Amino acid sequence: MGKKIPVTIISGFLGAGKTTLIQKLLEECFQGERIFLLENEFGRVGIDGSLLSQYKVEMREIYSGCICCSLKGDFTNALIDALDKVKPQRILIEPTGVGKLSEIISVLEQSIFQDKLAIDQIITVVDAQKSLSFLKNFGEFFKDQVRRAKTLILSKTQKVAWQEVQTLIQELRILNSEALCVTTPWNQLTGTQILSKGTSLEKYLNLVNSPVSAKPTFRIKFGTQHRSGHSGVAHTTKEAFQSWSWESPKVFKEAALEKLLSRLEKETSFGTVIRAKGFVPGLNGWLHFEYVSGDWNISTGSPQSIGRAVVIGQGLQEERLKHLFGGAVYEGC
Ligand SMILES: Nc1nc2c(ncn2[C@@H]2O[C@H](COP(=O)(O)OP(=O)(O)OP(=O)(O)O)[C@@H](O)[C@H]2O)c(=O)[nH]1
Repeated sequence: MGKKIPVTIISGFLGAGKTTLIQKLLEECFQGERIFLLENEFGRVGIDGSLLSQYKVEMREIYSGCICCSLKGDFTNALIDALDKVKPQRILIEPTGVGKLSEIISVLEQSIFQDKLAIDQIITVVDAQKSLSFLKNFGEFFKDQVRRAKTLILSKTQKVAWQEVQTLIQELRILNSEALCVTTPWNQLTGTQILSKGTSLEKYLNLVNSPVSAKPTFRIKFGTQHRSGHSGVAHTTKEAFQSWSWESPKVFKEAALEKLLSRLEKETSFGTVIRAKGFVPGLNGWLHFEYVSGDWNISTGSPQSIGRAVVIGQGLQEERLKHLFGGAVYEGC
């Protein structure tokens, strides 16, 4: 029997910072290893794949429609295929933000992988800025991701007051009292330190690892939508997310893209937009935008074959979004 291939799962809710963390790990760790990266996008157009394509990894993107119905088969087949063709020395998995970590773990625990794969690290990236609100409103996915993690890595801690981080940690500890919890801004850590599983890390990091027994200070409220059997919809019994994907050669002035993103933030007529990301051609090169629940930024992007975007949220108004982005040649879930 050969050595089992280590698998690292990097989960986290929409926009938490999974792709950013993977970029850091690929830059700083795994030198000389043959890596297979399995990306699960919720939507029909791949944005993360473009961001990660500059790294020396074998990558496969799964565009999951309905997560709870199709994920298991797609993931299983992608892993079997990679074991056969890529023969990786390490596997990294980035599930979609509206994926359940427990479902990914159950895929890896199937008997067909028993002698081949070993789960090495289960990380959940937690957005320090948005997670208290995500926990209240989208608890079903979020809580599952936190409960099953071995390491909770808080992102964006530099953007919030320490008291807010402390409150978040107390809520996380109610869900998972065992996981290592990292609050240090990532630029102060190396990728190897982040992947380290315990004591060596604790020596010099700002870790919060003591269980908290307090009760939650607020009630968890779930949404009520349920749409089923529809591509582009992730559903459980209580929560529903939709994705709207868009492709177009339309050229944007940066100011027009700024206006578009600020309308997503300020207007409610597009539905509840939680996440949007994409690449569009600008007047002087490509623009890359990221939108997470009201916060957005635009940066220089690498050239793409065509402009594309994905919008994720609840109750999305597709006609309104189509009108907002304009000039769509392909759009739909
Ligand atoms: N300031 C700051 N920004 C961050 C940090 N981590 C991620 N971001 C930003 O948050 C946005 C979303 O980050 P991603 O890495 O794409 O998040 P993701 O979890 O892969 O998002 P999904 O595509 O929804 O799965 C980007 O604009 C990142 O630059 C962090 O630690 N600090």
